[in-house]
Amino acid sequence: MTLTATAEEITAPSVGGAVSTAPVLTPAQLAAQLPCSPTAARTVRAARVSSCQVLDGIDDRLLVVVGPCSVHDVDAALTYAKALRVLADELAGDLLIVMRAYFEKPRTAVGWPGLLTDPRRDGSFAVGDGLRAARALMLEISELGLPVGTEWLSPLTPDYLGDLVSWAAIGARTAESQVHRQLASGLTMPVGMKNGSTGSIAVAADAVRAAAAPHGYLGADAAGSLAIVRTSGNPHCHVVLRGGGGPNYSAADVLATTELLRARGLPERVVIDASHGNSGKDEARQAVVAGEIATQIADGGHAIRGIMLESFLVPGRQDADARPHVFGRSITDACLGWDATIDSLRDLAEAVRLRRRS
Ligand SMILES: O=C[C@H](O)[C@H](O)COP(=O)(O)O
Ligand SMILES: C=C(OP(=O)(O)O)C(=O)O
Repeated sequence: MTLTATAEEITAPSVGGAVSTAPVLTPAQLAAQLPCSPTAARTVRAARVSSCQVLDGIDDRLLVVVGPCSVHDVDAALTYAKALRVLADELAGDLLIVMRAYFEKPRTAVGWPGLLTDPRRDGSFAVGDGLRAARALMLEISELGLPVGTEWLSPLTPDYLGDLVSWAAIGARTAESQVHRQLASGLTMPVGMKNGSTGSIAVAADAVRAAAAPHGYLGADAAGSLAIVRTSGNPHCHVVLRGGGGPNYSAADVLATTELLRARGLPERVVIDASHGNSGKDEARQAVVAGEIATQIADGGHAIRGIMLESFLVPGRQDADARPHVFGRSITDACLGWDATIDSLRDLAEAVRLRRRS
């Protein structure tokens, strides 16, 4: 018996590898199919200016990024957008409302990666269709006069959709990533850096500092060719407190965050996400958290420049394959329903009015 295996006897260990690759349209091709209209461009331009002013405290309103956890049904998202547009007009003196339209979902482990990546939700990854659906919806929402906010997950996605996005987030799972910080440094909208998923605010503060600096990196151009991208640095990035290992939306958390930002020479602007680690993804709790944030604002919490809420037409969540499938209910995190959203936004508007007097 020989103890040495022959070449034929050695079987390769199982490792990862690309199973296939397929071409996808370029950013320039998508823009030619769905060009940004003058009306949409006006919405985006105005909202970027106003959100920077709100974040800087020059405009004393509150930035509110509100909408579904994820878009899985564009008809439901558009129905929501039309209702939100009316509420945004009503509250425009106190709130700058941006609709959350998230098409890429970072997952804790595995799960549906979002409409952009797998629009049919069957593992077919028809990314071209997903990009078209996302761009068409962002265009339609912006044409209503309602600005759009999204999370950038793939560093290539802003090349396809960036001109239609008024505010963006880098998520808790990617705020520590060099690639995402470099990406944010070249974006033309304000970017919220989430605290790390275990609750580290230093991760978000470091992300704000990194994104404010110029960078150079390997990326792509509008024609889809690999390119060396050089960026100017984005001075309008800011921390988003989203909890993690417990909530972090209290006045003491906000104070600790502003002290950290001051110590690092960064602008003292704070946005709070009422969902995720701050509410344990419980929609009823999210309404309570939003109310407690409103109280802080009413009491003169000037560092709080914005709030994020996960909201849809119908409260709660359902499984993606739920039958019957409820129109306007989230298939990812549980969302506030529309009626509770109206109540929360009116409370926040009242809090802003009280803050003006403080
Ligand atoms: O906002 C959405 C979710 O919190 C995020 O995508 C992570 O979801 P998961 O923990 O269900 O994967
Ligand atoms: C994934 C999200 O948030 P976070 O990065 O805070 O988990 C989200 O807002 O969809």
